[in-house]
Amino acid sequence: MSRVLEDSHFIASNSKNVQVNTEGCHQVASWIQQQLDTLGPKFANWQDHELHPKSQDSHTLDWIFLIDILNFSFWSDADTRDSGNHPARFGVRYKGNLYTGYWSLCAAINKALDNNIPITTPSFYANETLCPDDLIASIFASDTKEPVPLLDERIRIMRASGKALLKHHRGRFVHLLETCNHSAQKFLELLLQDFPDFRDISLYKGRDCYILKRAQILVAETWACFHGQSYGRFDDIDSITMFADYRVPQILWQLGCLDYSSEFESRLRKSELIAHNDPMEIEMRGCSIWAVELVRQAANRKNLNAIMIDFFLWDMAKEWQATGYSPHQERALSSVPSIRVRSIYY
Ligand SMILES: Nc1nc2c(c(CN[C@H]3C=C[C@H](O)[C@@H]3O)cn2[C@@H]2O[C@H](COP(=O)(O)O)[C@@H](O)[C@H]2O)c(=O)[nH]1
Repeated sequence: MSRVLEDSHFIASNSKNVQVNTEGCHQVASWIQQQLDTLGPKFANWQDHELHPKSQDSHTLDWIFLIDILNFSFWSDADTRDSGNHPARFGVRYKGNLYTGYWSLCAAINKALDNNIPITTPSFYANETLCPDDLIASIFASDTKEPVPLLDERIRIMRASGKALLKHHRGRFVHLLETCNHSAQKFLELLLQDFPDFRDISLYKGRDCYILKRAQILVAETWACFHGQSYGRFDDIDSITMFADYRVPQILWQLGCLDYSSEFESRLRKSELIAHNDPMEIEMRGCSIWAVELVRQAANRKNLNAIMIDFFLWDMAKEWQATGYSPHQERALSSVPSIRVRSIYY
């Protein structure tokens, strides 16, 4: 069992305000299998998304690396009901569409590349002279009222991560990959060793619990983009868990895989700002990882790993957010927004 999975089991076994609902996980496992049978290869296919790169080369690797060092905290201060479409919410206009959330990040990077700014090149974004702060600020310029959240942190992380790639891996993500010998766990070890901003670890009841959301999604997007071949080949890919962001835990609760204490639920209903490493936040993240593991075990299906389940649930959560659909009305997203923690980790 991977360190993340062990720690998620520890959290789930000690959790007070979030409970994994085993029956709910079994029901979701059957539902996901029906979806897999219906959708087939379309199921959670990474490349299907219009903003995801289609070419399978080292430039796409640089794109994925940059996306996943910045893949955090897009929720809107103004959008307290988590509708996803609040007019003020930070958004990036690209090719006629206004993109928000995770997609605003992809749109901003793609727009910069279209304007011949080599923003995915580590030696460029590591360099304050070649790539000044105000150039990065212009790349993340908002087309709505709200600015991009945590811009200063994003700039800091780009400099630090770019410099770390130059120092330890000859300036390219592809060289980091070549060092890990097709092992996802070795890859995670290298990331934690050389890139401090991936150290998504929370102290819970005296134990350092590894959550590693962005480090694991970096493995997963590389694997998904290359269909598990070439740069995307990881012989232990099934050891990667669900990614504890603020979107998938929400749909897991909606689907009945998680149950919240009335105290935690009322904090969410009030759109309360919650501090990173609040015990309830750690319990929500750890129980989400463990719940997806139970779904995976119950489905017990070849080629259905936690990554595929996560991607599918994330896309489904975005669809339900847009349409306002909820399987159980009392658990509609509009009534219980996603957790509001400002963090560079998710
Ligand atoms: N667990 C999990 N978290 C994910 C993703 C993705 C995007 N994945 C794409 C790639 C393949 C999939 O098929 C998706 O199309 C973003 N996030 C996280 O969500 C948050 C943004 O939410 P919102 O503000 O509503 O856009 C933020 O923490 C971000 O880091 C995922 O897949 N899983």
